[in-house]
Amino acid sequence: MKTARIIYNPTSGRETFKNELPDVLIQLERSGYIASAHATTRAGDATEAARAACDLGFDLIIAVGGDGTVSEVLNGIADFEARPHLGIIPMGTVNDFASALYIPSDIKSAVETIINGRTMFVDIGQMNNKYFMNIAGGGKITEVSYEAPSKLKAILGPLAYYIKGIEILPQITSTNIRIEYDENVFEGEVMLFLIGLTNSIGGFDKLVPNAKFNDGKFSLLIVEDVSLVELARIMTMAARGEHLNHEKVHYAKARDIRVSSYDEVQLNLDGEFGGLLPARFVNHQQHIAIRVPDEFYEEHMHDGM
Ligand SMILES: Nc1ncnc2c1ncn2[C@@H]1O[C@H](COP(=O)(O)OP(=O)(O)OP(=O)(O)O)[C@@H](O)[C@H]1O
Repeated sequence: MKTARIIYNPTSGRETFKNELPDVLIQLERSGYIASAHATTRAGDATEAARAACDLGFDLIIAVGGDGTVSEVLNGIADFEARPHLGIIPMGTVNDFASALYIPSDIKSAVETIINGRTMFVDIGQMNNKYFMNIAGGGKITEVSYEAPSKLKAILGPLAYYIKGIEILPQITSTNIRIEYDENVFEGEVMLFLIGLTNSIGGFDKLVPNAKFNDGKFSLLIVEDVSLVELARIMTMAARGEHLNHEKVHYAKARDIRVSSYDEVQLNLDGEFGGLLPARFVNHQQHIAIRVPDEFYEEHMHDGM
């Protein structure tokens, strides 16, 4: 008999999951799982609940919420030798990670994917002692993503980032940064750097060309010091996936990245505040077994093999 632990954030998105929970439990039980659920009570609780589920030997953990909840669950399971498989029911305001994996937004279909979908081993990143599944970054501009108040995010979704972005425009300046990536070094004034595992980031879906989910490498993007007008142009180009042609944009693949600065630079990890530089980013190849739809698996199963 297989066991599944649902870890859900009752405050996530439109706060409707609680009403659907009985049906989800029934759907899982009918498919041969002994299923139970934990409602998170505060920030950090999903990490503890995921750790407890690992200790108890659950076969499957289902994270229900937005990127924040998935990230907390990931941080709970990543250190274990024997890790449960991960399923996601996207219920958040921002579900970039689930979108990147083509996980359906409808609850029933998401559960169906968890039960009958494929299992794919995907890479995750570690920054110092924290794990991330989607994106890490730094530079004044990335600070907007956690400054956008959640009310605003709930109403406007990803658009909230840009609105908030406009407000903080005057604060966007460059920072001097040193980035060692594998055997290479970049040093200079940058507007931002991003270290990505997928291509679905903050509403952009073409930020990283052909993101591979299991090749053991990060996509590193660096935007050098440019004027705000030029930065806006780069963002417009990024929406079309053409930003890599810009002479101030650098792109590379790397497994191990060290970033430092003489300035105080805040880091953003999967959309949340992630501490300050210096930091080391290590890619853990195919570390997490995750349930994905057939079409995602077919498209990506040859990657990194
Ligand atoms: N019971 C709770 N009350 C308040 N916050 C919680 C609770 N449970 C979890 N959280 C926190 O809510 C954060 C955001 O959750 P999540 O990403 O699932 O939803 P969201 O709707 O996309 O988020 P956001 O509030 O950022 O829009 C989580 O990172 C977690 O720390």
